Amino acid sequence: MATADLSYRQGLSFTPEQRISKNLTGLIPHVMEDSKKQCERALKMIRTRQTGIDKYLYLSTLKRENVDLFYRLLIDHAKELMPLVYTPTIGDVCLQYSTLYTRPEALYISIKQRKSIRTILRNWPYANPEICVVTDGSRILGLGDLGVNGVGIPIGKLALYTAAAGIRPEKTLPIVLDCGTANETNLKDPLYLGLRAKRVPVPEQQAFMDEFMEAAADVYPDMVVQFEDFESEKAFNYLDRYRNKYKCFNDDIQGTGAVVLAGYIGAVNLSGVPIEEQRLVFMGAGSAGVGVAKQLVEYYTKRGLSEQAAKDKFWLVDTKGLVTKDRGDKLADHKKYFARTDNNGHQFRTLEEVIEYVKPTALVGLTATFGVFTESVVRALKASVDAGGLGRRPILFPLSNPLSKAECTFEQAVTWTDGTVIFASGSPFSQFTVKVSDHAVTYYPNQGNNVYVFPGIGLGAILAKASRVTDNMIYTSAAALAGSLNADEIHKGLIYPRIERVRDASIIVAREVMKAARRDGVSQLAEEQWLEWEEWGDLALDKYIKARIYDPQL
Ligand SMILES: NC(=O)C1=CN([C@@H]2O[C@H](COP(=O)(O)OP(=O)(O)OC[C@H]3O[C@@H](n4cnc5c(N)ncnc54)[C@H](OP(=O)(O)O)[C@@H]3O)[C@@H](O)[C@H]2O)C=CC1
Ligand SMILES: CC(=O)C(=O)O
Ligand SMILES: [Mg+2]
Repeated sequence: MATADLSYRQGLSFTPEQRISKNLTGLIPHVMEDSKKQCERALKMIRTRQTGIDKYLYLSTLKRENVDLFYRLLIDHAKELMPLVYTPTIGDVCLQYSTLYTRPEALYISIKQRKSIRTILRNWPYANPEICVVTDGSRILGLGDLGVNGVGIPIGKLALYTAAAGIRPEKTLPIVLDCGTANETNLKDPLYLGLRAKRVPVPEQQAFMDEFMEAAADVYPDMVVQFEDFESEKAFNYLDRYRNKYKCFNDDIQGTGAVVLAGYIGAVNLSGVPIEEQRLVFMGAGSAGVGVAKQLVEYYTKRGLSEQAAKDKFWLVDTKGLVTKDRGDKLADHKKYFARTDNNGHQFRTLEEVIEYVKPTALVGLTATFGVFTESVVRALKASVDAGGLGRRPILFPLSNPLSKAECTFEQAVTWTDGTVIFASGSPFSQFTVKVSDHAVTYYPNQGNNVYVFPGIGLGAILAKASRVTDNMIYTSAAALAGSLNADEIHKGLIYPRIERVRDASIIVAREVMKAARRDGVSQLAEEQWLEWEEWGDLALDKYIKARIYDPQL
């Protein structure tokens, strides 16, 4: 099982006295090293591995053998290492999981074991998990249905709960629910680790999910559950079905909604286009696209717009073109809210046609399709923004993961907009430097990924002892993130904090989420505690949070 021998977690930093008292003399090399030196060795190892997968495998072993060193490294070198334990590398890990598997790191619960869910949950070797990320593998990043091989996502997301929000590693619980898979490659792979069967019909998956949620709340009543990478129809259905019954939220709908709202607030400030004049085209109308658009509608309504006026700012596009009421196909339930009625019977099939019709100021990509923001699309976006006046800047968010699914690259976005773009992508791109006559201009991308909010939402819900995760808690996470940039980040024209500061941002998000839980009456913390914080203010609450989070010392 995932039980590293915790007696080794100090690596080479044990004092001579500890070595004697723990009977470690001779079991570890004689040298005594501080964490800096041990991190240096690990970094050298990582940097000399050739492929992302090799680096991931080394890190994964380190996590098991010396969990404190692993998290020290991940926290202190987030920019370099997060892409290895999360997107984009984790996408490759999931694709190859059948061959990469060496040991269990999660709970694997198949629909055939539905009578034993409670026993399986109790088999988890660490007591009282506080946060669970669960997937059924049906839509892993933009890679489709990977079945149990999608387990890399809960594992990766939970590593970020620890690195970015300080939830203790042994309090995290990754789970994959195996209902079969539609993935033919996996079904034909003799090494595939899941049920070798087609995904069971949706009603059976739902019944299994009902049983899982009931069992999880029964066995671990204090645990917050994050739904991750469920195919869109199920994602919306499960969120609706369980949000008022259990402490849970959906990261792809709500977390992504919050993170993009935060980035949008910053982007509008930089764009030179007043918020009232913004017109947004969304390419992609799945759980992420609709989730984000709804979160932005809420923002507009909170600023005083009617719901209809707010909704009218959004044009959603899917594989059939602009989503309209009279398109002639049966719209999935989650698309109906945004279906346009002002198209006068005309159907717009391509993104170029939609841009020509809408004249957008912002273009958001959540399609899981590489390259759909072509040069002509991006130039058309820029032209429509330029037409509004000098100095205006287009907002372009190709948010799909991993990098192989990004709607365009950062370099393309900069080049096709003559450097005016305000850019955020789901997976990280490198900064881009252009030589202009005798000097160089460097452009900085943003990573618009829900990693900036889900750790803080989970931490806030846990520390507030929230009985539910409310809409206000999610909305507040966005506002808190938008306000978390420091002077240097603002000066650089960024719209998110640098990824190295994700932990600072998570504490701010968690604090505001806690306060929102209290305002919504779902915090079960003692009233005296809240009154004390009210008296002493945010600093006192921050101190409370910081005292409770894991910060590995070697
Ligand atoms: N940056 C971040 O933090 C996050 C990023 N994501 C990413 O968002 C992506 C989408 O996720 P999700 O919404 O759950 O996925 P879905 O598969 O549910 O939705 C994809 C949507 O894109 C549309 N689409 C696909 N290809 C095209 C195309 N060529 N032209 C127009 N529309 C197209 C689909 O149309 P149709 O409905 O007709 O099939 C569908 O509406 C994934 O890559 C995921 O990694 C998700 C969450 C967070
Ligand atoms: C980031 C994320 O949650 C996704 O791509 O699905
Ligand atoms: Mg996801």
